[in-house]
Amino acid sequence: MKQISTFGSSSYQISDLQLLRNSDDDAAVARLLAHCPIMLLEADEAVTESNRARLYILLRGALSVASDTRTGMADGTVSKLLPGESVGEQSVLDEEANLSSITALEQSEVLVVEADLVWQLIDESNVLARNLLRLLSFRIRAANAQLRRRQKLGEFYRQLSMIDGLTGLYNRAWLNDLLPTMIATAHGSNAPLSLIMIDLDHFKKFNDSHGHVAGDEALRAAAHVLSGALRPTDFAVRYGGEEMMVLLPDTSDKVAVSVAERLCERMRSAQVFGDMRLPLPHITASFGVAALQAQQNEQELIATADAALYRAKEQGRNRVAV
Ligand SMILES: Nc1nc2c(ncn2[C@@H]2O[C@H](COP(=O)(O)OP(=O)(O)OP(=O)(O)O)[C@@H](O)[C@H]2O)c(=O)[nH]1
Repeated sequence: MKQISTFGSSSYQISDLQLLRNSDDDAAVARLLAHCPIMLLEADEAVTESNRARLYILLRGALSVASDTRTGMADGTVSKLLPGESVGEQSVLDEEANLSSITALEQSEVLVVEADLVWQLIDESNVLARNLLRLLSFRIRAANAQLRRRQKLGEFYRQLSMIDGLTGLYNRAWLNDLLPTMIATAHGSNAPLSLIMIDLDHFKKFNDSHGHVAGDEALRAAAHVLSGALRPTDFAVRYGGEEMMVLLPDTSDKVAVSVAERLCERMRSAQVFGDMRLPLPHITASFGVAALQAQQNEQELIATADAALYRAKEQGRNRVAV
């Protein structure tokens, strides 16, 4: 980056500088800028000392401005600066280091205005203060919009990470996140909460006989039975392997048993399709039902449902136990 002239000895006009456009007295502003250096940057050359609190106004060419490269907080945002536009205003105003890294995209000419001169210009010319306010408010709006987009994207990925890829049911991470809250809500409002633990029967044999791919298909069919038979306020979770769980807020154990009976019946008649869409033998599942008791926490509730499931297996599978 080398100095090729000053603003006063160049042919550039105040009207070429966006921040100073529409000034009442261009001549006075030009006088103040007269000694400011104009630097030449070759393509790919970076602005040296760009962290200093200075205003850089692009006169010719194009610059790339990458955000926060020095703090390790770079978020990959790179903007392109075109002639007339500037960078560094914020660091001049808050007297903090400029955290953007500035590189020429092609041969470019840049006017460098030191911070104290920018303050002098603000004192002398209302137009700079007005244009600066407008520019900063535009940037704040753009930054807010970007933040909102990122928050939405973050929420999308958070939700995605809570869904089981094979079955589309909620996964264990979701359960760990939500069950304690659901239990606290139920305790707090004295409302019932029931949980059904579900395990496919002889699933190892199913896999061994028909293959793992058909086994996956069976898991999907089982998940479809659950999600298709529940109210919108109920939740179906893949607890792990071939174990699933249904959470029924505001539901007593009596009603939960009838829901489990319905699910058991539907599971029995669900179709599982294998290769060439040929139907495979039906699957069955065992169901353990538990209702939240006073003072019970999530581990205790799950353990109670697990014990009931164990009884359903013991009693011959393909059934509901409490
Ligand atoms: N295809 C497939 N199989 C799975 C998946 N997760 C777990 N399994 C299988 O599920 C089977 C569970 O077997 P076991 O725990 O022995 O139980 P089971 O054969 O169902 O017997 P019971 O529960 O006593 O009726 C194992 O063979 C696992 O490999 C999966 O994502 N896909």
